[in-house]
Amino acid sequence: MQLIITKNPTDLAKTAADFIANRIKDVLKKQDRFTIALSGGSTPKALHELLAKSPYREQIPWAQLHVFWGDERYVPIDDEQSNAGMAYDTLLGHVYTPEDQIHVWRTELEPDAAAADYDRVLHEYFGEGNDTTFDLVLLGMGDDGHTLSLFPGTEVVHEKIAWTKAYFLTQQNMYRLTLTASIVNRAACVLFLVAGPKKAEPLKEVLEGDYNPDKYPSQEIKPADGDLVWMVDEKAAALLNK
Ligand SMILES: O=C1O[C@H](COP(=O)(O)O)[C@@H](O)[C@H](O)[C@H]1O
Repeated sequence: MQLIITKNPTDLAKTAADFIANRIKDVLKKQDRFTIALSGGSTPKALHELLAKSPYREQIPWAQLHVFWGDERYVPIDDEQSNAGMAYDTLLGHVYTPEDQIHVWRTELEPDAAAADYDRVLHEYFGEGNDTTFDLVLLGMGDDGHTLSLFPGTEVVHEKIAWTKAYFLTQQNMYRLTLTASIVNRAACVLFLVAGPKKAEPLKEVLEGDYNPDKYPSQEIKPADGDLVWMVDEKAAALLNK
């Protein structure tokens, strides 16, 4: 595991943008497509806005990207809570990635059908027996230690077989659609982006506390053969034994 601490959220976005641009460049020397899973919430917005601008807008071969999402809120894409909607507003609406290479969770279907549909798309895309999945998964971490839509105290945290799940998240009174640790841990690289003082306590527990994924689901993310990078700002890192 690599821990990178940046001064503030602006530096975090810049460091992450450079990391992603370099990773895409390196991977595309060996293959002709780059598969990324985006995260939602508030933290990636600054990163997206940076990637949509010069020099990243010109440097990154956007037409070779294939885009998925790690999780989604069960709302229409034009709802302000939609993770895909946020990514279109801040990034995908400003770069040229062909629409048929962008795979949104189909929230117009019933929740279980939407999860089954995403599972089918992922299995068709990666093919059976392919041990490595995404080239890069971007993740965030909530104030409660959740990542993806793996929330504390939910069964989905322990899912070891299925790649996708839909379930009703009582504390938010909404359905969530999520990839599971089972597929994310097959990625070639997982990059967590974490910023702000509210993340300091859960970050300390996730990285330095006892193993307790029911309380801190982010602990379940440990790529089997891939790289795991935690990129955090100083406020989030404040309690760590650095
Ligand atoms: O609900 C969600 O929250 C997490 C963390 O979001 P942040 O606002 O604290 O950055 C996010 O990673 C996830 O994709 C999203 O659905």
